[in-house]
Amino acid sequence: MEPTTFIMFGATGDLAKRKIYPALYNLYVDGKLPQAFTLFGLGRREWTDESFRINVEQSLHQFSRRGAKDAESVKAFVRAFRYSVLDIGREDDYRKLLKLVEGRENELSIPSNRLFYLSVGPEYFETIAANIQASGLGSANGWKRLVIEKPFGHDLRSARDLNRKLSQAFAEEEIYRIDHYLGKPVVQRMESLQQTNPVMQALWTNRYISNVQITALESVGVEERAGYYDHVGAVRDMFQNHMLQLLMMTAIHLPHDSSSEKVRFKKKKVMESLELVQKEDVGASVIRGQYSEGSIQGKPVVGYASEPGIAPSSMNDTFIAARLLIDNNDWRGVPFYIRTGKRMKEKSTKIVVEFKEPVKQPWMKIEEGIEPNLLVIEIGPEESITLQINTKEPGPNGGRFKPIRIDLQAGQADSPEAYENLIGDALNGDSTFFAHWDEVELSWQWVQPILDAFEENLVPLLPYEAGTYGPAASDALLAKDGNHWWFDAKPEPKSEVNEGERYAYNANH
Ligand SMILES: NC(=O)C1=CN([C@@H]2O[C@H](COP(=O)(O)OP(=O)(O)OC[C@H]3O[C@@H](n4cnc5c(N)ncnc54)[C@H](OP(=O)(O)O)[C@@H]3O)[C@@H](O)[C@H]2O)C=CC1
Ligand SMILES: O=C1O[C@H](COP(=O)(O)O)[C@@H](O)[C@H](O)[C@H]1O
Repeated sequence: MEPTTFIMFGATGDLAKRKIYPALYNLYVDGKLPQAFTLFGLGRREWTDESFRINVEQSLHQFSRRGAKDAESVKAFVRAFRYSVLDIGREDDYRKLLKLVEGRENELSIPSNRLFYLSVGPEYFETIAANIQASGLGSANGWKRLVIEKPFGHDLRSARDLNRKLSQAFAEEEIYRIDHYLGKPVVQRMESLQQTNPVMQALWTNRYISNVQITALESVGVEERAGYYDHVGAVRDMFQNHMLQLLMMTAIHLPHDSSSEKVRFKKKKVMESLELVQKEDVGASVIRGQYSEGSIQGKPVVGYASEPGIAPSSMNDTFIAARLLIDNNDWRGVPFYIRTGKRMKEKSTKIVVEFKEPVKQPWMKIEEGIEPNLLVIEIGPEESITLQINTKEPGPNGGRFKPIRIDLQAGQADSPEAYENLIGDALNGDSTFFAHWDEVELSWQWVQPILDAFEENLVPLLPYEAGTYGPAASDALLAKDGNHWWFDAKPEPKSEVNEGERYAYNANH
């Protein structure tokens, strides 16, 4: 791996401590960091190299999945860490930093390959990019990369504006826009699931698929992020980025030799085929909700409007469900249902691909226990890919039908975390699992009428009790098509014999 200088804005912040240092440490332990690697941490706090290293060590003890048990490897790892006080708005600080960086590169006799990681609020992205360029930090005799955290814009206009400003300092191929859902191990495995299995490729069309359900439920509420969350809501926080990325990853058809360019090109094509919804029609295919008081795992919790830092009159959405259609030959007629929300019954992120019902034979009755085939991609907190198929129990006269689930990826324990995958990819210059500007722009374009409709209150804000699966309207959205959300832990109305069985089955998944 090429020698790299990692320049970390926001080195004293929460994300760095919880995600970035543990990810770098795990890469180090796995031998996936460059031999010549230096990290310059930046912030306004008057830390020294020593106090910075102590903070990093603490974060490893607290947050590394490996637990940082091996004191020697931790010491060796943090030796690569330096700290420099820098105020984002002060050009002079960048020039000082340049001297330090050049000094280190000369000491190690390495090219100036510089990775700038922006783990700071989005209001700083433009200023940092401009100052990197103005100070000469970006004019290197090696490569330069900009890794940038979400959110990328607040709406279509601000995202375009931000992109225009960033592109004055960095070319598109130098910008790595993080969407941590793309770093999740199961999401990354979706690519190979399709590529290496002709069976999957063959089935991946509207001929066999009835509908696709993409769900990201969280049991937590707004937590300590009221100031941020109340301005973005579920639509900007999760839907515009993570959920639409999952939709793209599900809907693409990948060639065998898929390069980063091809994957991103295919994703762009999916977004271009997504049927746009007019502002006035949003209410027909989008449900918005806000949690009211309720209980999560037996503990009472307050409603959103009573959370600390939230105005009692807040009209912010904490839940969104939507029905989307992709107008291309592969997916025409297949609804993609997406939902995400806070203070839901459980934490669960999954994609369920429901296949069309088998051709009914006169001797088959649905009461006999035949269920649709389902491909279930569990992204978190558990990770699995399973295929539900129907089997017949042995017994007199042929027994009963029963769905079973086949594990398609046994033996994938101890997966790396999303940030390990993504930072490793950025160090390697692999942008496959980062959001290209085209995808980001098209996502904002699709979401903009929803933002406008919410802003103008054209869509009702439905209360839902904390600890449930959201407003009943979210179930009705699917029921209109004769569908239902799979695996919500509640009984489905079925024949008496199967009802108990289905409930037990659902509750287990
Ligand atoms: N925390 C999380 O779980 C997640 C965060 N993100 C994104 O990551 C980014 C960082 O978030 P997070 O770590 O939580 O934020 P924090 O508020 O914890 O940290 C902000 C960082 O920015 C630095 N900073 C702020 N102002 C300046 C300035 N004028 N000059 C220099 N440094 C400055 C702070 O350093 P100092 O105080 O020393 O100046 C601090 O290191 C945001 O874009 C956020 O949206 C994305 C996903 C999850
Ligand atoms: O980006 C975000 O994601 C988290 C959920 O991530 P997950 O990996 O735990 O599924 C969400 O809580 C947060 O509000 C949002 O900003």
